[in-house]
Amino acid sequence: MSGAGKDILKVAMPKGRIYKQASKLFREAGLPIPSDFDDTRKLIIELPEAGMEFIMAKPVDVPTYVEYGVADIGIVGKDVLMEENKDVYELLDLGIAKCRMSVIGLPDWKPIINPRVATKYPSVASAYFRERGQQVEVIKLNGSIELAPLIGLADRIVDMVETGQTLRENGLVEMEEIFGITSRLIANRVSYRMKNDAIQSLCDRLQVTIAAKV
Ligand SMILES: Nc1ncnc2c1ncn2[C@@H]1O[C@H](COP(=O)(O)OP(=O)(O)OP(=O)(O)O)[C@@H](O)[C@H]1O
Ligand SMILES: O=P(O)(O)OC[C@H]1O[C@H](OP(=O)(O)OP(=O)(O)O)[C@H](O)[C@@H]1O
Repeated sequence: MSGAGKDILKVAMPKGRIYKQASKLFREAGLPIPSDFDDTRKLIIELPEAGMEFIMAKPVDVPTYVEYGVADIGIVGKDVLMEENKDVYELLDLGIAKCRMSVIGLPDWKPIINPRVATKYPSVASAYFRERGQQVEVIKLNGSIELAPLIGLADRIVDMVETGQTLRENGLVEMEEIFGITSRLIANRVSYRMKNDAIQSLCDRLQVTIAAKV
């Protein structure tokens, strides 16, 4: 399926952490997202004056909406992009919602055979250990990942670190950074061709705004 509706650009916008920073960036780029949208429970927000429509999505679902073309473009963390591995174009590093994906454990952790690794990112974690020739058992969790080594569910975890506060407060240490994370602008492959002018013009405005910050 391709991005429907020739004129309106449909944008999959993640709720939560990224929304705050992405809406700020869009406003700085001159795209009029009214501030009363920040607390709304509405899931589809039309901005006809900007020729845009925002689909308010759970962050992990953004690449799916874009791959299927129900959104022409979307904003998503590199972490989700790596994990979901969808067929989309990655257009622009927005430089927002910075954090990193790391291997984490208790300070007295010792290597064992076939350790258990808990994570929200099973695909990223499996690839990381496979590339190192280390056999591990990956356990998928959906949140509070730091609990796993504390209660004996896993020997290590693969999770996000931003300020390091969660690690400090739970007596855990970052053992290795896997990759740095920022949010990216992604596009549906068909929409990128069919709505190239609108997408390119948005990219240009965002790029200028991002460059002015550096
Ligand atoms: N400290 C952080 N922890 C987790 N993600 C972060 C952090 N800082 C920035 N991010 C980025 O924000 C994105 C979305 O995080 P957010 O917590 O809003 O979504 P979520 O984990 O899917 O939440 P929920 O499951 O509650 O909807 C992540 O995919 C990541 O790219
Ligand atoms: O380094 P910090 O600034 O402490 O941030 C990292 C923490 O934030 C995220 O959890 P989140 O708040 O999304 O909650 P969750 O455990 O429910 O996923 C992430 O999974 C870490 O636990």
